[in-house]
Amino acid sequence: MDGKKLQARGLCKTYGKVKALDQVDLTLEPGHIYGLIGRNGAGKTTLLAALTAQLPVESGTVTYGGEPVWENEKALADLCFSRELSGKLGSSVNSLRVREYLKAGRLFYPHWDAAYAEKLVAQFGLDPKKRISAMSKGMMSALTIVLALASRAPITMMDEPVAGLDIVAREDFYRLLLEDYAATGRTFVISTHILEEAATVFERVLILKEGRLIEDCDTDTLLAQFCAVSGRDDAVAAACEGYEVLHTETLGRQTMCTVRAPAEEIAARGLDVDCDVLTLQKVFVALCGHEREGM
Ligand SMILES: Nc1ncnc2c1ncn2[C@@H]1O[C@H](COP(=O)(O)OP(=O)(O)OP(=O)(O)O)[C@@H](O)[C@H]1O
Repeated sequence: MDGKKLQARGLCKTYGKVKALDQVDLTLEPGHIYGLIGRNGAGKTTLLAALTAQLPVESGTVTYGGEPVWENEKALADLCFSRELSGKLGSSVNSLRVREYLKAGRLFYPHWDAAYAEKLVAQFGLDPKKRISAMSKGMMSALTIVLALASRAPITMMDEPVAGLDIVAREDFYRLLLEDYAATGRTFVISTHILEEAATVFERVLILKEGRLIEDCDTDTLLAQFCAVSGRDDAVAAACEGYEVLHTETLGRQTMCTVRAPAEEIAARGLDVDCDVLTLQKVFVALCGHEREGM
């Protein structure tokens, strides 16, 4: 799919004293699957809403193919933001039935694929007559996935699509996503807290921390920048010298450091330490879960 870029420049959004978005610059290139990760309250939902013109921001711009997206019907026709459903009282969509929710999708998204929506509803075992308020968390997640995939929008954003899904349903979702992606080359942005199986699906990772975009990187390139170094404390200190140490754990004279350095560079120092590459989950915890430390 020949697509257009979605670009954000200098996005800022505050709620009272909270900076939900702080000078976010971002370019979504067509034909990629992006993972959006960040701790609770980091600004993920706010960013997805701002990128799809569903939320006004104080400053900054979002453009699609060079045109501002705000109140731009043509641009918005290509952008889907499938929000999380909570079942909370007072939410206007909760009284809708599955088929009514998807009918709204058909009205809203001009690329809507009704046959695909029907197929997905059956695949996820959803009852078209069931009200959202009576659905389990997993069923709600499945419905947001159906909306997102069937929208066929060239840029499709999903907020926590796997939150309520068990491992089998999560694997089904990622398989469906990759099938659709292989067939269409659409761009997806997927926010999630569950990183294990997602890491192999995301081609690029966006990490938000307290409203700032701290990483925007090809997944493999990001992972290659970090390693865990363990061994005797003096050897570990020498191996890590000059690199940014993100976290240290010490037990007696044994130390384990998470360090921003390629494993082969540490290994090339020839010291008596073990050096292991990190999973995306470990990199995320190192960047967002601990206070930075100097060494
Ligand atoms: N309507 C609102 N009114 C006041 N504060 C808000 C509102 N929406 C978001 N916030 C605040 O903005 C910050 C970012 O919220 P956001 O929902 O974007 O984070 P998130 O990364 O999606 O979090 P989570 O992973 O917990 O869903 C949080 O501090 C949140 O409390």
